[in-house]
Amino acid sequence: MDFGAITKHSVLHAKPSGLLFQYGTAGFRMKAEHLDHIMFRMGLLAVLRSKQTKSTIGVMVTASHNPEEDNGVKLVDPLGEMLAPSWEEYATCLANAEEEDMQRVLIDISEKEAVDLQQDAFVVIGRDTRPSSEKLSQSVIDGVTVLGGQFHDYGLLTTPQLHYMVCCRNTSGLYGMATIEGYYQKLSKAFVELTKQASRSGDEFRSLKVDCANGIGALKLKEMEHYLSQGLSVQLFNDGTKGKLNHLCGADFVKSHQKPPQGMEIKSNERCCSFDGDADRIVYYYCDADGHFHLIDGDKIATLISSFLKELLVEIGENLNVGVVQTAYANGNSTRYLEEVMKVPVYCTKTGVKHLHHKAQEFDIGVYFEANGHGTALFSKAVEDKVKQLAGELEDKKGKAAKILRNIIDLFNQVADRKVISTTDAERQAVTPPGLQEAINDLVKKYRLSRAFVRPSGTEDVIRVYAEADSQESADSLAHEVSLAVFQLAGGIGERPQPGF
Ligand SMILES: CC(=O)N[C@H]1[C@@H](OP(=O)(O)O)O[C@H](CO)[C@@H](O)[C@@H]1O
Ligand SMILES: [Mg+2]
Repeated sequence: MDFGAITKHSVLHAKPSGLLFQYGTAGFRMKAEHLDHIMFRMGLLAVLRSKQTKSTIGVMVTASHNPEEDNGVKLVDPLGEMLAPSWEEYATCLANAEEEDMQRVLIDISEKEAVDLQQDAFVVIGRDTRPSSEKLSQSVIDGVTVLGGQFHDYGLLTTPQLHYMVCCRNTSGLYGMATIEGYYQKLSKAFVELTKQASRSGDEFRSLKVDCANGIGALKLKEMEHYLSQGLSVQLFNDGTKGKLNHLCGADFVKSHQKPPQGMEIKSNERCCSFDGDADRIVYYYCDADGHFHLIDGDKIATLISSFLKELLVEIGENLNVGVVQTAYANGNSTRYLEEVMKVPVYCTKTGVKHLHHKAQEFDIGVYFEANGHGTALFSKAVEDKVKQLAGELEDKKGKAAKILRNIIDLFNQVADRKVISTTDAERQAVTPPGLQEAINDLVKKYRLSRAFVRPSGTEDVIRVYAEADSQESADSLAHEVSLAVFQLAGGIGERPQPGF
């Protein structure tokens, strides 16, 4: 390591004083103006991780669903999964190091992880459409180059696309071609074939309205549109030409407000969906003939996917172990339905795709979704090989089911992401401050079929309150009462929480 050069460049990316930084649920996130030094340092860290794993590492510059003024960065490990937890700690350490300690921290990481500094390093970089993203990704590149790493800057990409690129590069193209063209071809081929195989009468012309959250999803879907045209016609809304990123639109808005985004008119029974700011979440919805809004969120998507997969497996005659992974935010009814009706084992992990992904890898087929629309289905290598073999061997109905399953495997982009209040039991119980969990338990008893929990957000400076009950009014009222308990017992600042939001 050329410490002279590192110091020379590092002072150009000075750390603001008086702030603490933490690698959270999905990397670092905060106001874009505080992030320059973190980007530079994540460039350095990505090089060390690349040398250690002898693989390509990804760096994505985005703050996903956060407001346009924020930005963030997440590192992507060799198979497209989220950064390993021990390295998240190094990332936090490096982000908080004072200038004079940088050398020590870098040596420390290299020694602890036995990084061979002579090894070549390669880093791929992607970014979303935020105004601050281009400059911040240049700071990442500065960090990569000063440590002697090579890089490929893909420029504007969705988060799933960057994960895909990393996985392709580390599997010598086995997963697909590491180009944007390769991505569109692989996914659209599987999708178009699948729509032909699974078509039903009355379903000849599929169309979908897509709310792109005024983000990167719009640019990339425009590029992909014609690859899909044989199976689907898409109409884009909130494509970034006028509105502000994630403002009154996007998956997070639709999920948390349970209503359609602004800027999209919905006629009854039209199929609609929303992405978030980096297009790694999707939620579907429609309005029925009476104008009632229906959301197909991550819980419902997981249920539909796992039912469909189970039907196919029965058809093929294969008995595989299928599991569903959710978080505490999953609606209690979806968990009950999966366990009691579908007879699928359901597991609950902490919030954040990395936790769900990790658990889902334990099954032959692991389906995981956060209620907000992050998720995928993972197929073990053995299952993938077996399905490919059966699709070639079986005939008639069995053969058809195996071929459908083969396309599903290709369609799911499987390279997913791997303070005062502290929690336990997959974040469903608050441990501190004292008395908070007891207060929540007492409030929950007042409402039928209710659940509530609180946890500190890992992406925004807020405490998230979750409540469910047998009616919207009860859920709103429970949420308000729990917010008041948090405000009192966890040292709330500013105005007391008001009912509704
Ligand atoms: C309740 C909720 O939606 N939390 C989101 C949000 O995390 P928080 O730690 O809750 O801020 O952002 C994460 C990254 O996008 C996403 O994985 C997660 O599901
Ligand atoms: Mg996102």
